[in-house]
Amino acid sequence: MAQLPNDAPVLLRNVSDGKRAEDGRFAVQAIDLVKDYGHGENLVHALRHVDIGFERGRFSAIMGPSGSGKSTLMHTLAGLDSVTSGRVFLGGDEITGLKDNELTVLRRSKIGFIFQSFNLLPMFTAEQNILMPLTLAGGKPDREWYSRLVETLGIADRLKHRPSELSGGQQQRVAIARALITRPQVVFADEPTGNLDSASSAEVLSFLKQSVKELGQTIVMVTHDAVAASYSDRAIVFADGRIVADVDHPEAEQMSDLLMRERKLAIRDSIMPRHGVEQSQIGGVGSALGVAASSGRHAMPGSNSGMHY
Ligand SMILES: Nc1ncnc2c1ncn2[C@@H]1O[C@H](COP(=O)(O)OP(=O)(O)OP(=O)(O)O)[C@@H](O)[C@H]1O
Repeated sequence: MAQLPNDAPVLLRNVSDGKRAEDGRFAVQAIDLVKDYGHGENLVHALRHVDIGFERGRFSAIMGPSGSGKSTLMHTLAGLDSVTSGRVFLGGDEITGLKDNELTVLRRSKIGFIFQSFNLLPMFTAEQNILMPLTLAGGKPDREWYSRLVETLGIADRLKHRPSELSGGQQQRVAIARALITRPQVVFADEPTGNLDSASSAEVLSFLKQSVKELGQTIVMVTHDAVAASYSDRAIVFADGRIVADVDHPEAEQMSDLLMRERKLAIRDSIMPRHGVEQSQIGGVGSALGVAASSGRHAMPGSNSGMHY
């Protein structure tokens, strides 16, 4: 785990200490998760022994430089990608080792997804889009829950419209209702405000927050935006396949500083690879950048910076 500067306003929680079994507090949990891509010279360590649990009824954000492993974590937690080693629990059930068809069924009932590009079906109305997960699973809507969702999200008067007749913010609110209609164990939101202007972003983030506070949902959101992260109850920061910070009640400026620090470290790593080089030998570079350089987290043999700047 990273050592932060003494004045860093961050709460680090080392979730790897002693927590080796599924914990009922968590909607989704990863234990000692490793994900490698490729082989030999092309080997990429996307996740390096990650231990993390996302508590039920909380809004969590995942941040980190490009290529740090955020999407890989989300995909492995959702059973969309296989793991190299380690275990994933979803609502108390272990999903590692399940067959593809079992995972598909589980995802339909236990996971909701929200995407940057909304991913609504253009030929269907807002209502049909919202009900689609139930239609696919052959389930019946809980009308009370449906009404509560569309009221909370402020789209009750837009239900007969097709996506092309809705603004970006309205489309994303329809997508949120679709993600929540099955009352999933967890909703994964991948850059949900990436295609929205700042006013619509604020609206969508407020609705996500509301669906956690008022509807008791659990949301895990990947975002590059420190302001978006400030709407969450908890933000973790990823770097080079590891969690390097874990912040309760994050603030935008604080997250922006943390992200900037990790980007500097990642750039330093990309221009100065250190296969087999001890961290202490390169500490001077970190000091020059004004960042902590004592964690050793970037000093693993085979370290991959994965930068896309
Ligand atoms: N299918 C794949 N095959 C090979 N390498 C991959 C694959 N998917 C991801 N990677 C690599 O794994 C590392 C983590 O990627 P990941 O997409 O999880 O990062 P990220 O933090 O989500 O990045 P971004 O913010 O740019 O979306 C990167 O080095 C990436 O190049």
